Amino acid sequence: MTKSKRSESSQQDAFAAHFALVTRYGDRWTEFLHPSLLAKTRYAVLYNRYAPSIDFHSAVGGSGSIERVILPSAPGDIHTEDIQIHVRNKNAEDRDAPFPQPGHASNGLLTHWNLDAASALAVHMLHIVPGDRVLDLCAAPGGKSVAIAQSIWPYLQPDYPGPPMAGAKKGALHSNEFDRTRNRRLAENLSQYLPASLAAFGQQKVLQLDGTKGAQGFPLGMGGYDKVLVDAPCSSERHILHAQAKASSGKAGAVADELARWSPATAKRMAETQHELLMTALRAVRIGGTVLYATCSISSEENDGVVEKTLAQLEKKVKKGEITWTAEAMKFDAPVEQGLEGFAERTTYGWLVLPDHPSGGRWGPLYFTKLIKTILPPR
Ligand SMILES: C[S@@+](CC[C@H](N)C(=O)[O-])C[C@H]1O[C@@H](n2cnc3c(N)ncnc32)[C@H](O)[C@@H]1O
Repeated sequence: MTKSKRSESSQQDAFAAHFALVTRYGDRWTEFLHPSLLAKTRYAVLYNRYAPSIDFHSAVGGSGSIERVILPSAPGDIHTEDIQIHVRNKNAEDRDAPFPQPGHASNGLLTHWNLDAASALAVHMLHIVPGDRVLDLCAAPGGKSVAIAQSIWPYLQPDYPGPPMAGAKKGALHSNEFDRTRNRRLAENLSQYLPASLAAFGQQKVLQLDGTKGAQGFPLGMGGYDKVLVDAPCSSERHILHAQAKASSGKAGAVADELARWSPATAKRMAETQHELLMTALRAVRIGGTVLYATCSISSEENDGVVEKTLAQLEKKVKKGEITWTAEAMKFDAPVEQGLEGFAERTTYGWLVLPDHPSGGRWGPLYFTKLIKTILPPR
């Protein structure tokens, strides 16, 4: 065995040992989780409702060939309809075949975005309503911003039944991305999915701020947002495993760099950044508003660990009299939680979608927690 092959395999052992032994997965890692993470990525398709549905159906192959994924909602909640996710029909020859690239609809906008259904589920749980002012703190390439936008301005959608809502709240979507190249891509993507009038009238903006440096730079950052999404940068273990598998199979240009760079300390470093991002989000949201914290990591340090640390930090600040507000992890209504069980498993503060879920959905990994910001009672 060459020296580099040897170090690659010891790195693989360290990775497996970490998730099987150090984290809570145990035997599940080897038997179910690791193989399911290595399996081919499964995509769903998000219909962009700013394009006519007829164009969407002709782009993805006709309404008979796909079926809606019903996202968990309380009975009677009309919000269920807002984010429309589809997968291939049960009878399709290859249920997992990737969807075609998005096409231009008759109004010039792109028809759909291919994504993991768990990403759409996380945005759905933020429960955005028409007229909300939303900050997407870590937004590139923009799939979740497009999903968020579906619920803010329904009356601008070509298939909206009825006249524009009289007196509708203006709403805002501020999508932030610190990395310059990714920021450019985000701006380009959003301009292809959302009506140009939204950017022209300043309701939809792309920002380039460091989300770890506080909320003051954001247009509504001093407690003015109704909802904030933190889809944080994370260890992306599934991505590491796929890159490594590609490199081991000798695919041209593929290198196992990402696995070589990984160590248990990666999660610790990431958790620090994630905590700062979550603090910014909580500062930016209004009292009574909600923050959804999400990662695609399987490491509890980057998931519940970050939420726990942030809640503890808030408690300290409250004790010192530095803040007059706090936050708490939210429970969903019982029927919603029941629906979530069809996709995800409960953790201490939130929910974790893993691809070995007994439903066979093969979505994720995606962790999310919803926090509500509350005012402290007067002393
Ligand atoms: C998980 S990705 C977001 C994916 C995106 N929400 C989507 O659905 O398309 C995390 C993003 O956060 C960005 N990021 C990392 N550090 C940041 C920071 N300090 N402030 C803002 N964005 C940051 C990364 O460049 C990356 O694009």
